[in-house]
Amino acid sequence: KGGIDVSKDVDFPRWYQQVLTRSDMLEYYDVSGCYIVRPLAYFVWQQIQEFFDAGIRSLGVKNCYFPMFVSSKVLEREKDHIEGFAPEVAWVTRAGSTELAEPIAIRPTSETVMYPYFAKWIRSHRDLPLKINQWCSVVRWEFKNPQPFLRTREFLWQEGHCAYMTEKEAMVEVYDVLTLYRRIYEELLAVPVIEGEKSSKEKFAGGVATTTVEGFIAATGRGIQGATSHYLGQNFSKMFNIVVQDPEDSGADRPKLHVHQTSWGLSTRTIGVMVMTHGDDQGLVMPPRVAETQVIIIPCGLTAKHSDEDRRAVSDACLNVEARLRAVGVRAESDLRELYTPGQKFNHWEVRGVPLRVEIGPKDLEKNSVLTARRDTFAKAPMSLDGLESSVQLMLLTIQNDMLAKARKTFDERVKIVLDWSEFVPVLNSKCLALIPWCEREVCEDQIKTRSSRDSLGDEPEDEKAPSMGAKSLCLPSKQPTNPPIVHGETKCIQCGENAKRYALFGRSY
Ligand SMILES: O=C1CCCN[C@@H]1CCCn1cnc2cc(F)c(F)cc2c1=O
Ligand SMILES: [Mg+2]
Repeated sequence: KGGIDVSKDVDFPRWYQQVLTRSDMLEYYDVSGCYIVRPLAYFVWQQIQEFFDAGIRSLGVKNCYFPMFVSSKVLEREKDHIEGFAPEVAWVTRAGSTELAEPIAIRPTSETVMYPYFAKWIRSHRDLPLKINQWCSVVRWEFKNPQPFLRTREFLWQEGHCAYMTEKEAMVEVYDVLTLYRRIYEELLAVPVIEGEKSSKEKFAGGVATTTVEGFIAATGRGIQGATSHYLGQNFSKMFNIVVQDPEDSGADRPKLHVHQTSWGLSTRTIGVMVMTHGDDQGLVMPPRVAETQVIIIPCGLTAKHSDEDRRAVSDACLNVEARLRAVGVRAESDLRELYTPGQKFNHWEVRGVPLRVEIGPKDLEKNSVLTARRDTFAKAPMSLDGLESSVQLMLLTIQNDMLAKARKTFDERVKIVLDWSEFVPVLNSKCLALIPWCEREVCEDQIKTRSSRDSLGDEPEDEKAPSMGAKSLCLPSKQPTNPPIVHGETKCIQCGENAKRYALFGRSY
């Protein structure tokens, strides 16, 4: 298979499928909504795991593992937590030809699996704080059209679940984890995100407050939820009776205090966002931090007139450069395959997104230099073999920073402050997000969704399976615009005219 034969801005869904399959990141599978995560993509997930595990370890969180099966009586323990989600729950009803007495659910998330045991393990304030995380897969039988990595029926994620004595401690952790999520996107995946809070309509119904990092897919102009960190308050501890005796009160029948909880999750959706953000018409573009192969070394400039010792000299030089780079921790590979021309090798590694190519030929050896080619900008530059290690390391760092800067510039350009409703849908139609002075009322959010959908589609009904044309609130950004400022009591919500509280980021989304 060659490169990509469809342009990213001509047929984005087909482009995305080709990039993923022709870069060997992913393989389609015969169960709808399920995909095979191949080694190149799994390497990215492992880099994310290593970074996040180190981050949560420093927060005192420990990894563990709970069963994937949830009994129906436990899963349905709390109606309002599960009600809207029931259609997504997958059930095991028989083993072989034997019907199960009670159907068993496959976890869509693990609150109801874990929290009965939190109640058992947490008796005294000395058992607090309890901070655990698990890396696992979850199953949600979504009906919307599946999208590799972005919306799949099974996905890999981590889910953290913590219990504290006080709201204050819990809230500190909610934001500490949100920072780790932002750093995963920005420092590993070179993807800019906007931190903020979810609206009452968009937050996790079982919690008190949801914080989020929101991404942006420029190709479609849609926002995408990147990861979430919730403050659950005492909702679940009241539901599951997770209580401790008040340490301040030494009385006999000391009052029971419900613990304050958090939960937070990030999934393999991260990989899809990275591919969509950086990919181009030659294929995948990998940020060096998560690239399995950071540097590919290719022998060039050898023609029929060159002798065997010329060839050997070039091959040895490639292997020597590879060894020097590996010695300083750069993930370098030489491609000495005989049956492929340099051009075919260039395509092979370009579609796989290798950040930096090093070309070595007889002329280069004479000049004690090599030729480098960046995958992100295609810029070519000679590089001396003297001090090669630090030059390559600097080049990889520059690529990483430039990829983030370029994506952030695009994101910033596509966020428009909208102060009049008449501009709202035109801004969406120009593949942008709208930052609007907003009242934060749920009924107003419903109206915005309805009006923006109708203004986009006329009166024809929406296709339930396709991404909606209506706008939803993505978040209330932590960084609020100051120009123009929102003057409380004066600035009005652009949709309903009520007093605006904060700027809210609205847009079509995944
Ligand atoms: O978002 C997170 C972070 C990790 C731990 N869980 C929270 C809330 C998950 C919200 N959620 C999300 N999706 C669900 C799908 C279901 F089928 C279902 F039964 C329940 C849920 C559900 O509770
Ligand atoms: Mg969902």
